[in-house]
Amino acid sequence: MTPNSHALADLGWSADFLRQLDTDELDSLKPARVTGVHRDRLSALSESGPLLLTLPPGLSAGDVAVGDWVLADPSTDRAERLLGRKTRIFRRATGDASREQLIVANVDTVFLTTSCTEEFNEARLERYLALAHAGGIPPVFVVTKADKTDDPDAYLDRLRAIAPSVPAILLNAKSPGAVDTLRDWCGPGKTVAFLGMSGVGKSTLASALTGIDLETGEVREDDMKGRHTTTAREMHAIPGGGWLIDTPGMRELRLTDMAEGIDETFGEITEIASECRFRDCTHGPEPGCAVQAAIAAGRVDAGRLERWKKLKAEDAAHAASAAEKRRRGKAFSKVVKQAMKAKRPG
Ligand SMILES: Nc1nc2c(ncn2[C@@H]2O[C@H](COP(=O)(O)OP(=O)(O)OP(=O)(O)O)[C@@H](O)[C@H]2O)c(=O)[nH]1
Ligand SMILES: [Zn+2]
Repeated sequence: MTPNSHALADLGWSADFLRQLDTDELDSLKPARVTGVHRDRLSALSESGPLLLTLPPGLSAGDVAVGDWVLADPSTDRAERLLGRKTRIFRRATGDASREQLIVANVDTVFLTTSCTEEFNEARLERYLALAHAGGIPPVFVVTKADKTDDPDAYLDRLRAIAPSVPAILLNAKSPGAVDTLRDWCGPGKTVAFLGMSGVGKSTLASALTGIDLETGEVREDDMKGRHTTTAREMHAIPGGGWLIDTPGMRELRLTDMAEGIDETFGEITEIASECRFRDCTHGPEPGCAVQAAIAAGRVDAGRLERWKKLKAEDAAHAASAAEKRRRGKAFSKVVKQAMKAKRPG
């Protein structure tokens, strides 16, 4: 056993992945968790230690994310197959809203991180929630800088108003032991990630959790020969078990990247809206609007309705532009085909 060897379950392997394998694969291939995606290679961890693999046939680097599971052929160091994901974080690909750009895979809990400062913003947190819901990842709110306000509970109240069933942890990221409250979601085989604006304390918490200075990105581990090897640069082991994924992609996620997950994030409004008299109710001045009635009765927050409408409109605009692009693409390929036909002799 080298310090880099991990039992499969500790790496996050579970029945969800095992049941994707057929018997031949069980005998000949080795499951490995992707810890880094390079131009034409994948860094991965298997039961027997780190691997450097070529990409699965037919896939490019953009199709694989840190956290993914692949089946590797140990004799060729080739990733033969990418396994289906449990969860993922993705955004709309720039320039083509219909395509998903994968950021990370198989995260078990995402810590939506905000702070008891001006940075706290319901609209932004709702977008983060939508992103988590869209990718199937249970969210947990982490509210830092509790030491910077006289009334930290006010921030918890505001979170309860937007997502009453999402756990919320209030802490001072700089106080020793603060991260212990996050350890409930960590542990052997569990993968976590932080999402939040710059400066809210993600690095402070991540460093405390892993014992690694994540700002420098330096992860050095001794291999058997006493050499230093840089491994798992974007997937960090948490002492006591589990993994923290911290990729540049996570840090660069912009709010406009979010899609889907909106109805789940605004569950109380979506539910009430089904009772509106008109199916295409805009929840404005029309008669029989159940949402407006709920607002009047104090059961729904008017600000929430406005933010929901805005996200829906944005999502619709994205979808429309994606459809338009597809249509134009089709029209263009038709022109090309016709031109080719015209050129063909006979
Ligand atoms: N007082 C106080 N300061 C904090 C707390 N959390 C973070 N800070 C400070 O806020 C600054 C930003 O913290 P980081 O951990 O670098 O924030 P980040 O979210 O990783 O930011 P990026 O690296 O830009 O994404 C640092 O100076 C921290 O020491 C907290 O709970 N209380
Ligand atoms: Zn309505």
